Amino acid sequence: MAQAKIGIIGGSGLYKMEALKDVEELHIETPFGPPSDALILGSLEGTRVAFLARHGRNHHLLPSELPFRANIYAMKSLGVEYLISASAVGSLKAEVKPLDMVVPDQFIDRTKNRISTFFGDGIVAHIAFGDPVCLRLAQVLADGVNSLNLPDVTLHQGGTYVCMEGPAFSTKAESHLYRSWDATVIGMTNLPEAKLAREAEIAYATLALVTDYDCWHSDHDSVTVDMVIANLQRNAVNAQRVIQETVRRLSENPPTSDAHSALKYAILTPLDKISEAAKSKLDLLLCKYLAK
Ligand SMILES: CSC[C@H]1O[C@H](OP(=O)(O)O)[C@H](O)[C@@H]1O
Ligand SMILES: Nc1ncnc2[nH]cnc12
Repeated sequence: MAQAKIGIIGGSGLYKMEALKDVEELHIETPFGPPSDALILGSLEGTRVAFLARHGRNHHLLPSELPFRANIYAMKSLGVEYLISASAVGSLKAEVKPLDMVVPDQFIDRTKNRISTFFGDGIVAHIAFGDPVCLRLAQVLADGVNSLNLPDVTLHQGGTYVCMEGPAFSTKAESHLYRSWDATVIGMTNLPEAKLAREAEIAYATLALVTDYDCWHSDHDSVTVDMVIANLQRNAVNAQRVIQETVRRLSENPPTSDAHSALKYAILTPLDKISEAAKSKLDLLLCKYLAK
């Protein structure tokens, strides 16, 4: 039975949801190893949700070290259908200011060292990823932000998130290159997560919390961790209010999502040609198709 239909992954600065009630800590093992930390199951607005600190509660994992597959698999194993990511990002546009919020609708992949698929080892699948976030979930998130009228926060709905490898921040030449691509924000984590969520048929959207102007802006210092954390601490209270409001709206009116059937036409390997070992490793994702 589903334990939580809504999952939340908190990024840099958001290691805990203060408003969670009746909390249970779940240490989940997956075929891809352990997740970044225990999943925290709790009630928000009367709805059970699962929270995970992406880098661990003590922020001990680099973006390149994140167990993305285990994190998404663990969410799926709890029955999560909607996944909200909260992430610190640098701004690549003058009008997108530190402390603003962005709900991106596109990603550009500049990672080099990430495993961003559950498939392989005898099962081939190609999911559609033209719209890498669930636009319906993104709309609920944006409506949540707008309904709160947060002082001093401008919401930018839509925009492109560049996902870089890190951990070092970008060079100025890179930052200017991404600006020339008309990208909106930059971070190090969301793209593998979005791909794996889609493969797991979980609707995914991001609340991007702007902490800095990266290193391109002549009137602002180049990004440092101090700057990110100082601004994220200011953002964290607002982010939690937005997540709480989004959870309330989602539980009242859960949107349909194409993500929920993403594998329907994606698997190329005939199901009867998949080895038992591969099937059992991915049973959680494939069972609804294998049952036919
Ligand atoms: C601490 S600054 C860089 C770090 O912050 C962002 O993490 P997250 O997306 O988990 O909030 C960025 O992607 C980097 O991992
Ligand atoms: N400027 C930046 N580049 C990459 N990731 C970030 N996270 C927060 N700010 C960032």
